[in-house]
Parts: sequence; structure tokens; C-alpha cells
Amino acid sequence: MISENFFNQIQQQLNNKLPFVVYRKPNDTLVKVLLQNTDEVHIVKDYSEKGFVFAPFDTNKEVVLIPLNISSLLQEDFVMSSVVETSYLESDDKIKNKEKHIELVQKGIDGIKEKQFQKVVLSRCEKIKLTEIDCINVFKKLLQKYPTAFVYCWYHPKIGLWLGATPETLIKIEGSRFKTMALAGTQKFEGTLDVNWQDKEKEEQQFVTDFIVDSLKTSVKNLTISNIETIKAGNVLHLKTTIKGILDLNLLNLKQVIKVLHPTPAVCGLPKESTKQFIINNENYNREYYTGFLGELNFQEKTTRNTNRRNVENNAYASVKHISNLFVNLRCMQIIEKKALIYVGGGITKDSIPEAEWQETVVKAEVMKKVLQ
Ligand SMILES: C=C(O[C@H]1C=CC=C(C(=O)O)[C@@H]1O)C(=O)O
Repeated sequence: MISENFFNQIQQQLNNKLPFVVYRKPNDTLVKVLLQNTDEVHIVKDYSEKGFVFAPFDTNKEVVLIPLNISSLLQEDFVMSSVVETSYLESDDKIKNKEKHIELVQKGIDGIKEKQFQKVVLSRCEKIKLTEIDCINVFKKLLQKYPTAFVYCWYHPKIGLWLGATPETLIKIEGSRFKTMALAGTQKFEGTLDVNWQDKEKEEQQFVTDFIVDSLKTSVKNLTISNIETIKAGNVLHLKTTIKGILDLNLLNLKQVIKVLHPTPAVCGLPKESTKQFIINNENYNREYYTGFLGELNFQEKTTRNTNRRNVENNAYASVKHISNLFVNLRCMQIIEKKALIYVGGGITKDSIPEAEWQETVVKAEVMKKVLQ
């Protein structure tokens, strides 16, 4: 169980207006926190840095780093207690939001029919007024409610405060081994994973798999592509394909892999550049860090060949591995004073029905709304 002192230190950091990130990886119990000791904004230059990265959707904007060498790293196990279902808050302007989103989706469908692009992910930002907000408490609720997600609370006094519970890995790299996923297609979870998927969802997910495989196949070895599976993420189901391989680091280093992958068609579209422009020109709001990525960059892990042996010679077999564990920033919100800005979107294809796409964003928004009360 996490001691109250652990969370008090985070609260103290927030009160002192100093940057921090607190997070827990999917299916893990270890909660880690990095407390940066100054309020300076650090920027990633070439991805050789060590620390926690926080990257926006727009690749022309800077990627923020909480560097390991100027931060205290604390970690504690978090034991789940039972989850209490709560009612949730709604925004005041639902009708206007719906009209605007349906109009945007229709524009996307028209773009596809006019052959400007094949798929585009369109999103919206929903504002919820709060009477009060206790971010640490919201983070605790996220830990409890979403054990299979990457759960985080990130703060920088010069940038903002974000919280989320994302189901999507951008990439995990251990030495030269990598693992990524094509996650797309959504339906509401109704008590079972044994569901049928429509062609629309299958196609939008296949676009993502094909894009990842095509982008990496000439620069990796032992590429393996799993079968498509149905996974549960909070109150929704998605289609997921796992893609693994070994990078040839002379052809593709971490910076280049990220450049190739981000943003994937799970959050942007196909082709990448024209859909990115369409999103920036038409969504009518700034995504900022939503659909960007975040996570550990070049963390060191000591591995020993035989962990049972207690003798000192065993240390001769120890090697240090660099591990990066990056996630796509989905199912997230930004807290500004007493307002929560919830970011949600969905993949649009030629077969999309605007009303159904709106409904999908309503269901996805519940993931954050459920932890706000
Ligand atoms: C863009 C989002 O989800 C992506 C990830 C999984 C399923 C998606 C979909 O079905 O559209 C999206 O591609 C979001 O949740 O805001």
C-alpha cells in the first residue's frame, strides 16, 4: 500500500509549483514519481536523454523532458482497493458540441470520398466546470479504475497539468528489441470480449497495422505480427495487433523510429502529412499533448544472467540495458483552474456514420468523467 507520505510529497511539489510526473505502467502495481528540482523547461534534442518525455501531437513543436539527473525518483507499490462506481458530470454545451463534431466528421468523410486521404482521426475537446479539484485524488481513482492502462499525472508550472489512462503503447524498446501496437476500432463494452466487429472497424485498424509494418519492414529484423485481438480499455473494446522485431540501430535509431511512427494513423490518418494538415486546419482547437506521446526515455535496467546465485562473481554477468517505454496520450484531460478539458476522438473512414462517431466520443469521454466526482 502506498504511504500517505508518498502522495504528500507530490502534493508538496504541486504546491511549490515544481514539475513532476507520477505514473504506473499497464498491469503493474509499481507507482513511480519523478520530482524535478527546478522549474526550468527541458527539451528533448536527440532522444539520447534520460528522463520522462511529454510530446505534443504536432511534431513541429518541442518535446518536454523531466530529466532523471535533476529529479528525485521515488517508487512504491499500489494495492488496488475496490472501485466505487460514481455518477459523472456533464458539460453545459452538449448540443453545440454534437453539432460541431458531426459537421467535422462529415467534412472528413467528404475528404475521403474526394480521395484527399483514406482515413482521418477527428477529435474534440469537452470542457467540464468543476467546483473543486484534487488532482492527487483523481490520479488515485485512475489507478484503481484502469489497472490495464498507463495511468499518469504530469505537471509543469509553465506548461500545464495533464492526467490520463491510455491503452495505447507507441513503442517499447529494450536494447534493440522493440514492440509496438496497432490499436483502433471501438465499441462499447457490454460485459463480454466475445463480440463481432463491423468491416468499418476492421478496416480502420488494418490501416494502422499496414502503416506500421510498411514503415518499419526495411529497417528491422525478425518482424512478427500477431493475430488481431479484442482488448478492453475501461468502458470500451478495441482491436489490437502486436508488432515486434529487432531494430538495426544503424538504420533506425530511437529518434528516427519515433519520427516514422508518430503520429500513427490510430491518432492522425493516412497519408500522414495531409491528414495532419486537415486536423490542424479543421478541428478548431489545439490538441496540444492529446495524441502526443509520453513515458520513460532511456531508463537503465540492470539484468543478471543468473539471479539465483548469491556469489559476488555473479556481478560479472550483469549488463545494463536501456529501456524506453512510450505511450500515446489518449483518454486524457488537462486541468486548468477549476475546469477539466477532456480530449476524445475517433477514426473516420469512408463508412463512418457521423452520429455513431459522435456517440463513440461520448463513451470515450466517460473514462475521464468517471474520475472527476
Ligand atoms: C483517438 C482515440 O482513440 C484511438 C485509439 C483507439 C481507437 C480509436 C478508434 O476507434 O477510433 C482511435 O484510433 C481517442 O480515444 O481519442
